[in-house]
Amino acid sequence: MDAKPCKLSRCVKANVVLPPDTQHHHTLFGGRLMQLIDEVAVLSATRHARKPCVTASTDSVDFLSPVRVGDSICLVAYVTWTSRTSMEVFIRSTAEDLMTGERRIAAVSFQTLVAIDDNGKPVPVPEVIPETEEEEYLFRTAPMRAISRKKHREETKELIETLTYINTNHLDVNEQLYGVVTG
Ligand SMILES: CC(=O)SCCNC(=O)CCNC(=O)[C@H](O)C(C)(C)COP(=O)(O)OP(=O)(O)OC[C@H]1O[C@@H](n2cnc3c(N)ncnc32)[C@H](O)[C@@H]1OP(=O)(O)O
Repeated sequence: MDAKPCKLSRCVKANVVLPPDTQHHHTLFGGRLMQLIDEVAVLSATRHARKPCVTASTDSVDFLSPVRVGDSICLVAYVTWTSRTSMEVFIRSTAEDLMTGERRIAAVSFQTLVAIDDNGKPVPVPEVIPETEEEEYLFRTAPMRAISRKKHREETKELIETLTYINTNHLDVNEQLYGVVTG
């Protein structure tokens, strides 16, 4: 499978922030921005893999500045690094005051997407070839982020096992009344 340059997975998505996208502070909902991030990340990963892709994890989203109604929000995403079947996608979200042209980074995020076959089983993806300074920096630092993700995944597994054990063997009264009955 031939490696592909990051630019082949590059996706750009621009939206104007409308009132339904905002909360009572009249700024963009974090959840709405996360939806846009996920949409552009899946496009980017699919362009790279040319296979259906699913989000395995949202590794990090840092909300750096609020985005107001009437501003534009432009997301740029590309695959920065791959392992066997998973891809790290970097997404930069830039807000622009359309009246003044002032731009600021609203969020930066990393997502992990996995290419799958018709049965939902992970399938191998091509490697990436970084070309620009930014791509090379993100490519070089990706293995460290992958180690953190692996550690986080192991901690999540342990958490789930512990919670399953507690809920199976030591239900407290509230859980018996509400958690299990309603959950
Ligand atoms: C675009 C969307 O919104 S899709 C909807 C939301 N997403 C989903 O519903 C996905 C649900 N999850 C799944 O289908 C599965 O857990 C999958 C496909 C992500 C992984 O399947 P698994 O059977 O766990 O496969 P497996 O353990 O072999 O992992 C496959 C790869 O995913 C990576 N991976 C799996 N889970 C995670 C995770 N939580 N975080 C980061 N990477 C992960 C593994 O490291 C592995 O990478 P590699 O092959 O590059 O080394």
